[in-house]
Amino acid sequence: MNTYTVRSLTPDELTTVPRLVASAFLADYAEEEIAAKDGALNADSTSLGAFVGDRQVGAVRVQERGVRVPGGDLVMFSGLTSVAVAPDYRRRGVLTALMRPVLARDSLAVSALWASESAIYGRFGYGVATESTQHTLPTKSAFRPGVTADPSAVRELPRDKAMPVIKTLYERYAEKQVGALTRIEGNWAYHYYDTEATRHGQTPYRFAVHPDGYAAYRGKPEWTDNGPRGTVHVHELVANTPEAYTSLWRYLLDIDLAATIEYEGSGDDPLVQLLPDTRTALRKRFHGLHIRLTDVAAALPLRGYQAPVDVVVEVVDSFCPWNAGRWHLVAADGRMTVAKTDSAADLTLDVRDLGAAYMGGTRLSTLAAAGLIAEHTTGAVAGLSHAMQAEREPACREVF
Ligand SMILES: CC(=O)SCCNC(=O)CCNC(=O)[C@H](O)C(C)(C)COP(=O)(O)OP(=O)(O)OC[C@H]1O[C@@H](n2cnc3c(N)ncnc32)[C@H](O)[C@@H]1OP(=O)(O)O
Repeated sequence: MNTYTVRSLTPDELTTVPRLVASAFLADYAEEEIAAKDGALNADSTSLGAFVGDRQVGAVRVQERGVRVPGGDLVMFSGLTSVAVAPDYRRRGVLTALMRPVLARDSLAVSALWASESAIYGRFGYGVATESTQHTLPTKSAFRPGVTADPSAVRELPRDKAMPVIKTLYERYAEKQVGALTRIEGNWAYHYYDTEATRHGQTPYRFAVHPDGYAAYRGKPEWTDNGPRGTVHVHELVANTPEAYTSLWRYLLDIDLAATIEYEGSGDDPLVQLLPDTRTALRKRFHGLHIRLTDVAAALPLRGYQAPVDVVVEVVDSFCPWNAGRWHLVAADGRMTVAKTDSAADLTLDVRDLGAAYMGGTRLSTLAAAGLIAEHTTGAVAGLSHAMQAEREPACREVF
């Protein structure tokens, strides 16, 4: 059994993290990209290393960020990134050793991450809380009758002119959109990091801006015997009104010399609803933000609830044992109180499944249908599942 010293990294040691990350991720990052990633971590971020003697064999970086939750509040969470273990120390408990202080009792009540592989984090109590949908569809598709759009309200702006405008538009969006993250300057720089190496033969980002939304996209020209068959790859589309949404899509669908649009939207992105034949858009769903309730009693009251509920839940949590046990959850007027109880449980679930349901996208009923939640009182799962659901699926479109 290996034991590791886990501690905060000194500024000198921080400079070695990118090498560790590159070796773990089978990658070779440019200095510039490393600097962009570093810049996304604000002054409050922490970086932990796992050591064997002097050798650093693992790292994790934790940045505090905010996410909009059901009910409209902003919840601050610990965002994990750059999790890396030296290839010659994999599967020897390094990540487990790093996760102990990261998920300590006194940390923020909610932790979140984007996983390289979903299979890694369930054991640490993370559930898949948002999903994204990859769309591939032909350009020039007409809209179904009744959809109005005004693409003449869309203007292409150069990056320097577009950035301040889209930041303001995004702030408006993130005020309301469940799943949207707060962004500091460094997050913007990283999300829009744009060099030859990251373009894969596509153009730099282009910015189509509407008074109430924007689309950032790249183009990839292709010439065939049958004529132009280019691709438009939409990096981010933000719309604060239905008119902005339809107008931006009309604009993107009509771009000349392109045959295909690729776009990763939210789980229930309304794009296909615009089309007369929804099958023309092929859709694939992928996992998104993973959520872990580090402190169940503190985390559940931070969000809103769409229906009243009064239920005793037995939580199973082997990694953060202070969460384990029976909790009396009472939601009324949109808010929830949580108290420890000795009463019999109405249902039993793993903490990862509460994390999955936290953003209102994943239904507890779906998890129960997979046999993952034990119901002891008929209707208890349906009641809590309904109360936790959000009006729409959460949309988290920024990988950090
Ligand atoms: C938020 C992010 O940054 S996501 C990025 C994560 N990093 C990467 O994918 C880079 C490449 N991989 C790595 O650096 C490492 O292999 C890590 C971080 C994924 C895992 O680190 P390790 O030190 O090997 O994990 P550790 O030994 O603590 O494993 C703990 C348990 O998780 C399991 N596990 C670890 N990695 C995986 C995986 N990729 N898939 C499935 N199970 C896994 C182990 O089998 C072990 O299970 P057990 O307790 O039943 O024996």
